[in-house]
Amino acid sequence: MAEWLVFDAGNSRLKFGWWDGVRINRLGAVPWGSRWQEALDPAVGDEMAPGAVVIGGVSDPETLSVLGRIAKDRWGLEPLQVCTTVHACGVRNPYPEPAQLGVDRWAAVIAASWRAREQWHLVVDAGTAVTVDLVAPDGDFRGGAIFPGAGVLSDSLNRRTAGLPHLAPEFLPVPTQSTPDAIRAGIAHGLVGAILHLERSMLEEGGSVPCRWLTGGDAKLLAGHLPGDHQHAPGLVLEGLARIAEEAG
Ligand SMILES: Nc1ncnc2c1ncn2[C@@H]1O[C@H](COP(=O)(O)OP(=O)(O)O)[C@@H](O)[C@H]1O
Ligand SMILES: CC(C)(COP(=O)(O)O)[C@@H](O)C(=O)NCCC(=O)O
Ligand SMILES: [K+]
Repeated sequence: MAEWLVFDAGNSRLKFGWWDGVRINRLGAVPWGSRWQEALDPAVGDEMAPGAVVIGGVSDPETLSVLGRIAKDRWGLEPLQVCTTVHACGVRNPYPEPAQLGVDRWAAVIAASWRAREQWHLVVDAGTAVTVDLVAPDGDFRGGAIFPGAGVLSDSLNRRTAGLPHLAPEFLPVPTQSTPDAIRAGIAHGLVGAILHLERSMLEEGGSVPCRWLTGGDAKLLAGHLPGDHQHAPGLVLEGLARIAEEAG
């Protein structure tokens, strides 16, 4: 099959990868901003024409429609737009208002469930927001939790205080003895603490030892500080979007 070009339009970055029917290959990302469209061309490359273009995302509708137009102009393809539904790929959406669930979360839990239908799964996506989601065997998605990601935490400290600087997270030893180190370490250790607490709390609901998946732009930052059984799966959302699009035919 001609590989499909799959886009995940997040709140911070436009991620993409090439779906060959089994896995996502050649992942890339461009940060949003005034020059994202110019950056997209060289990032995606022109070595091959996609068999289809799949778009899913939580960014604003205007951006999603611009991306759709690019797909049509560049590859002459009407993109397959993926939205959250009540059921897809054998997974049930527990939200009373199904469309309220972020399509990135929906796609990630579908990809996780597909990888091992008989297992429990915990899916951590560390992006602009961090999400932790629980899936029981046979696609019984139980829902999850949302909290601010590293960049949002630092932004809000900087904006809501009398001048704490905007800093990147860093796993410094705690306690720390300076403001910058207190912020860097507080965000890094705070994210891990929140993730571990949420996972522990969700597993109280039951579930033998789950598969733990870690994806998102901050996955690499966190990976070495979460228990070793978190499997880094950078293309998990893209994989789920591709599977949903395949099922929709
Ligand atoms: N090259 C990068 N550009 C921007 N953010 C990055 C990059 N690498 C890692 N990150 C981190 O990834 C986070 C965004 O993760 P991502 O999964 O792309 O977000 P989203 O899905 O919300 O768009 C940012 O908060 C930042 O900390
Ligand atoms: C929680 C999210 C903001 C995460 O998006 P991201 O950080 O990956 O850009 C996104 O999944 C979303 O907008 N969800 C809608 C609300 C919900 O899922 O309940
Ligand atoms: K995401």
